[in-house]
Amino acid sequence: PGLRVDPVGADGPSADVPLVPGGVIRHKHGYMRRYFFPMEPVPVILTDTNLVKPALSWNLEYLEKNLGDGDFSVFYSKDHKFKYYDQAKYNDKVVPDFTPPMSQATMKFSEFLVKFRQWKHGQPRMYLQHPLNDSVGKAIKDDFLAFNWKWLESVQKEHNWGNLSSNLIYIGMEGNVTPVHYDEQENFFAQVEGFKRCILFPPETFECLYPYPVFHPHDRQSQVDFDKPDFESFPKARHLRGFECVLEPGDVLYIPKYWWHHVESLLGAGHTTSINFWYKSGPLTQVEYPLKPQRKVAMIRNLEKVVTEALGNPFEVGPLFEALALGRYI
Ligand SMILES: CC[C@@H](CC(=O)C(=O)O)C(=O)O
Ligand SMILES: [Zn+2]
Repeated sequence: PGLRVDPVGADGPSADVPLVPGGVIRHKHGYMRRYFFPMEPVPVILTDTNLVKPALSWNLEYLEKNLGDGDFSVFYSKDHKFKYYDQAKYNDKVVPDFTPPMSQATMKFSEFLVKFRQWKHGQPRMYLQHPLNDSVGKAIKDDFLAFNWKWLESVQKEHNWGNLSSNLIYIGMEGNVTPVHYDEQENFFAQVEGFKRCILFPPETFECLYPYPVFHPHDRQSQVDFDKPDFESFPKARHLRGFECVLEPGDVLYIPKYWWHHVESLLGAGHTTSINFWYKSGPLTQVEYPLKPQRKVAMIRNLEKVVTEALGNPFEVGPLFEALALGRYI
């Protein structure tokens, strides 16, 4: 009951696909969760950059041997969603009913691996997410130095990006989901092991994805739950249309700054390992008209910050904008 699986192909659903409320769609490498909106293929996946070619040998055994003795940040979630929240914005006066949707622990990689391998259905899911830093062993350092930095630096220069701010390594369980959100940095997302589905929406989808207020711990995250959409509260979510792809080891996806993205590790396809490359944007060029959607999102964010600051109370922001706009601009 509740499991709707498209028995694509003679073999149909494999018994090991856990109960997925919304149903799943068969993919050649596993299963993808079914959502309510139409999608078309992401037009470009970079398959020949060799960006992280040395990391294609980073299976869990190699990582255990070579990642070193540093501490790693591991997130736990009671369901399949790992919805990011900013601990620094977590203020019980401002958002009294906020409950962090996931917990975080710090542990050595070997400890993570034991827990990761012992995991049973029904236990909190795990997702290791940590910056690659100089605590890693020599072999990882050598691999890292052998990434295709020449190509990356040529792109960075051509597009006048700022500095590389961080590389995070992500090791997730099959079926893990990072709900739809945007980041304020340019991102080259490299798939190392396993299969990850990425669903992208352009920045102007802001109106259909209803991000939380900037002061909220879930700033930059959408309020629309793809598993249980609330069309009463978020009616424009009905107009969502996504671009999707399934990344294979060696693939690189460019996720432009302010582009919304939902990321999931395919069900029935084993764990996933990814590395991202976040770049700060370059110096602001003079403003071009008509304004690009990214510029409008940046403007909305600045307005929210200024008005929230000036009012001293985030709950007065809505009424103020209503007074400003209703009957006058709308
Ligand atoms: C945890 C982050 C997410 C990727 C992502 O959101 C990014 O690289 O910006 C993923 O791989 O699940
Ligand atoms: Zn992201």
